[in-house]
Amino acid sequence: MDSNGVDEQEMKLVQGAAGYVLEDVPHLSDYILDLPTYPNPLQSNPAYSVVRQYFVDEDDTVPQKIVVHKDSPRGTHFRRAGPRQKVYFKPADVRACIVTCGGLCPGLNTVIREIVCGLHYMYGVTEVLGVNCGFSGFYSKNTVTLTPKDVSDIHKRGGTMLGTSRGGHDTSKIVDNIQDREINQVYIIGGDGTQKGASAIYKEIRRRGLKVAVAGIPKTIDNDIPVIDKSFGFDTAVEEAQRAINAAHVEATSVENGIGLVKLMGRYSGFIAMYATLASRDVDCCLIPESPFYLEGKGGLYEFIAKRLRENGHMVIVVAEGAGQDLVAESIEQQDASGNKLLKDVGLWMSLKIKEHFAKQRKMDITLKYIDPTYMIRAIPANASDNVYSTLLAQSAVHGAMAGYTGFISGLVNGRQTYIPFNRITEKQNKVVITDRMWARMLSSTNQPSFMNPPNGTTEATC
Ligand SMILES: Nc1ncnc2c1ncn2[C@@H]1O[C@H](COP(=O)(O)OP(=O)(O)OP(=O)(O)O)[C@@H](O)[C@H]1O
Ligand SMILES: O=P(O)(O)OC[C@H]1O[C@](O)(CO)[C@@H](O)[C@@H]1O
Ligand SMILES: [Mg+2]
Repeated sequence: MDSNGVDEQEMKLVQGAAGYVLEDVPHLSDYILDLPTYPNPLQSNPAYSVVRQYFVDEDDTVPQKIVVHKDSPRGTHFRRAGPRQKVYFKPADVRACIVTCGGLCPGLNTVIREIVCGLHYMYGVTEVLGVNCGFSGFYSKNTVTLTPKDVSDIHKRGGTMLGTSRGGHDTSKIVDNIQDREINQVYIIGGDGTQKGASAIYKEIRRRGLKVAVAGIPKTIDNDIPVIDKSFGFDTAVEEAQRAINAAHVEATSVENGIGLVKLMGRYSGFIAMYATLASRDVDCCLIPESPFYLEGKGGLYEFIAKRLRENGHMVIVVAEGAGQDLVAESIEQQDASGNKLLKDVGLWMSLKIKEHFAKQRKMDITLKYIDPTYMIRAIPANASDNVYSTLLAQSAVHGAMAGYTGFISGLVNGRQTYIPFNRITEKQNKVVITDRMWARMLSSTNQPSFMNPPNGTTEATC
């Protein structure tokens, strides 16, 4: 550990001129000496051998910050993903496994498919195992064999063909199992919690000195993983959310003083709500965990609803599930199996409060329809662009593991495929920054109140 309590094993920094820093990912050769290398089989693959400069140069890196000033330091860079001239595994010796953990997300099956097909068709690897039902499946379930034929059309289905779970991460039992099954490449698909688990597995594997590459593929429809441009499945979820918003709009416009209220996923981050609102243009108010709001008094939600209804005769409100949690009165805080806070139903609560408020006021008769498409936006197959994105992430992970990298996730940074060390994506969550331009664009599209000045005594929701 260094003086900041950061595990040095996780920090592989390379400094260069003009403030250049490479936050590199670990490599099997960092802790196993004299590993043999082999020519990359892609050299003789007809599909790839025609591509000029198909192999990624060892020195290629991708900057995290692309907007720079004349004299500003070049800053953090990540290793560029892609196939290397040399690989650290003989294809016939590879025994890979894939596991999916956490909540569902469009594209999970595509990632599974493309890891299997990438290993098989690009590298000639034939032994790929599927671990059923998340981390606990390593020690409590039998594995399944995955061939290109088994996965050929799974990308057309939502969910994960392997099953998933929360909780049940037991590092030693998992690594014992990896050792017992002679697995030497582990592909772990999941969100922030999963990648913390993946990092623990990598560290234990390294402690035991095993030649096992651990690669993470970040997944979460909430888009709450930092550093990467966005997570796969996010676009599909935003697109599906449009259907709920459209329905809310149709319901609201078909009656006098109609209100359509839609609750969307987003536990700590309101990206889905914000992008769905921006895409739709039918939304009058978007509430997210990062932006506190209040109901009563001047500048509050009730006042705004009354104003919009007087102006337009209808309105649509989108609320992210993690918004306003402090307002929803309930004393017992509960957690799921992974230790994530279980949220109170802010949508249901808001619909009751709004109805109650206008009934009490007796100035305006409203009709409110509450639509909760929560699971519908994540239990669907990926759209075309998420399918392509998931494919590239999976292929990059395969190239990285074959090249001997380990303890990394494959992620898109400024439009380029990269390898990012686990600690960079698990140390904090990505959130909507309400002082950034995107939130300002959203506010200017809805013209909603900023909720910046709650009257004294008003409860403000903070998250
Ligand atoms: N700090 C941690 N250390 C080790 N394992 C963890 C940690 N946090 C979570 N996990 C494990 O990771 C798995 C998934 O975690 P979690 O349920 O939080 O979902 P997630 O990966 O964050 O995905 P989602 O975006 O759906 O929340 C669980 O099996 C859990 O036990
Ligand atoms: O799958 P569960 O346990 O119902 O959890 C739902 C949570 O998972 C997510 O879909 C992803 O983290 C959140 O948006 C949501 O709060
Ligand atoms: Mg999570």
